[in-house]
Amino acid sequence: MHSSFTDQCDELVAVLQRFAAQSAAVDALVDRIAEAVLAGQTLFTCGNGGSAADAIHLAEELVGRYRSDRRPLAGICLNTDVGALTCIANDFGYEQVFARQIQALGRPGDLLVIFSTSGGSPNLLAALRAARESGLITLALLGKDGGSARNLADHSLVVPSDNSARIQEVHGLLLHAICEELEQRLQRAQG
Ligand SMILES: O=C(CO)[C@@H](O)[C@H](O)[C@H](O)[C@H](O)COP(=O)(O)O
Ligand SMILES: [Zn+2]
Repeated sequence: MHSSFTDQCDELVAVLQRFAAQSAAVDALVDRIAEAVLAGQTLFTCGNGGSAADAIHLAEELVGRYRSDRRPLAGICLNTDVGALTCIANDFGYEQVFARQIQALGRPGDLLVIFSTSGGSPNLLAALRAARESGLITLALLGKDGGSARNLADHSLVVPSDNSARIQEVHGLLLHAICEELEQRLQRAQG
């Protein structure tokens, strides 16, 4: 059943009001990311479909900018290397497209942020496992019941909705909250 734009806005407001109860967990996740990235670690991101766009969005705002003029930060999205993606999918299977890149590029203390509305996409679960085995910090931005990813990641946030669109809209807010914290810490350090 397709709802009107007003209904969709009302639905998003209701989801955000429910999600506000997790503000302490949001602060803890943002803090863990900011601490590692500003210490020089690399933040890797990945997702499928619309969540791939979120993964691209977060990584580019570290390397490029969010709002302020500051030094570039290390962000790499695992959705963008079409050579690696097609080779791995073709030769090892789509489930390995992110995990194999993590095994090749990730270093202990780096971070992996996955975006998933279900928490059940096999290639993201494989990426979380590979990241853990490589000593990375794992963080999952999820929805619905969080799926298997919820307990696989070191830090998980589950947007309280079964609607993928509303989940992704809140993921967009979260990725900007991460960037906001990074840039505020850099500005404070610059005095
Ligand atoms: O953007 C949307 C839905 O809003 C879709 O493209 C959605 O991302 C795709 O169906 C994904 O394959 C769903 O994967 P996941 O979020 O469950 O990990
Ligand atoms: Zn979408």
